[in-house]
Amino acid sequence: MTDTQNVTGSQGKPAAHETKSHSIDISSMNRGEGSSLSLEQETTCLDVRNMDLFYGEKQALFDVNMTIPKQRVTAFIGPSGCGKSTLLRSLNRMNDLVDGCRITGEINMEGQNIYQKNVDVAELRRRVGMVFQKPNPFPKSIYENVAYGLRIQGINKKRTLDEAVEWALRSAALWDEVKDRLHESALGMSGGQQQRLVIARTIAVKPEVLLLDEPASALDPISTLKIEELIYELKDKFTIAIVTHNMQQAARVSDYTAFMYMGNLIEFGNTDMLFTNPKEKKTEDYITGRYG
Ligand SMILES: Nc1ncnc2c1ncn2[C@@H]1O[C@H](COP(=O)(O)OP(=O)(O)OP(=O)(O)O)[C@@H](O)[C@H]1O
Repeated sequence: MTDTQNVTGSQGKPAAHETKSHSIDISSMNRGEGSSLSLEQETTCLDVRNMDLFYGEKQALFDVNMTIPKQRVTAFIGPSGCGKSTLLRSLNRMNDLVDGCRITGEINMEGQNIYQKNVDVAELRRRVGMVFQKPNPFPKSIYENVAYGLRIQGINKKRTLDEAVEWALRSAALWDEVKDRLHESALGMSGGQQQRLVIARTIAVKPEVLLLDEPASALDPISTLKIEELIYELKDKFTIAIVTHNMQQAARVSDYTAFMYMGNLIEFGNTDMLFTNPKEKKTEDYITGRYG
């Protein structure tokens, strides 16, 4: 049986909760191993060590330490502005694109600090793909959207592309809906289909990690459900980190949850445990809706 990992240095404190007035119903979750999962038994995919992040003078992340376990879903939750997206974007150096953004500390992937000077950032972003809140298909056909990353890699052989496009669309649970209109514009698809297409485009280049920044927040409830089901399917093949405003969604889709507050990682651990037995008062206050 695992416990949540207290990341604020107050291990040994009694659990923050005394009452059980939590607003998150986890009874309907069906995530397989559930509360039996333990970080200590996982293989580490990304290892964040002593990370501070500054936007100019303003510090947005404070001494973050956490491991993202391989082939699991890790959710980042917390109130608006707490640094969820900032932390997610630092996992594939997306923040390099922000003027004045500076990071200290390390993020290690397979033993290499991704912030080392000699790292090929384009290759890093292939290995650690990202999907944003608003679906952003290219104004191209469905097929060409998915083939895009492969063509950039110099792959142009029709048969190879056909196979890769079909694999990616099947993996993104979209093949049956689009197989007869692969050469039509992606812009004619519904929002939910567009988001699954963007996921197909991202996984077509076989990344190891998928970063999802509120991937369903612009979608209707049915499309949201499809994305959640897809996340569940994809974790067999990829390590997934997801930012979500929606605690129910975090509880439904993730194996591990990180709760952030004002740039600090307050608590990180097994999702069931964090939602039912949070160690930190701040976590309990957030999940019971006292702020946020
Ligand atoms: N490009 C930027 N330049 C300057 N400050 C930024 C930038 N992006 C984010 N910030 C600041 O960093 C802090 C963390 O922002 P971030 O977007 O990571 O939070 P978040 O938890 O993802 O918020 P939300 O849930 O509202 O998306 C905030 O104070 C925000 O104003």
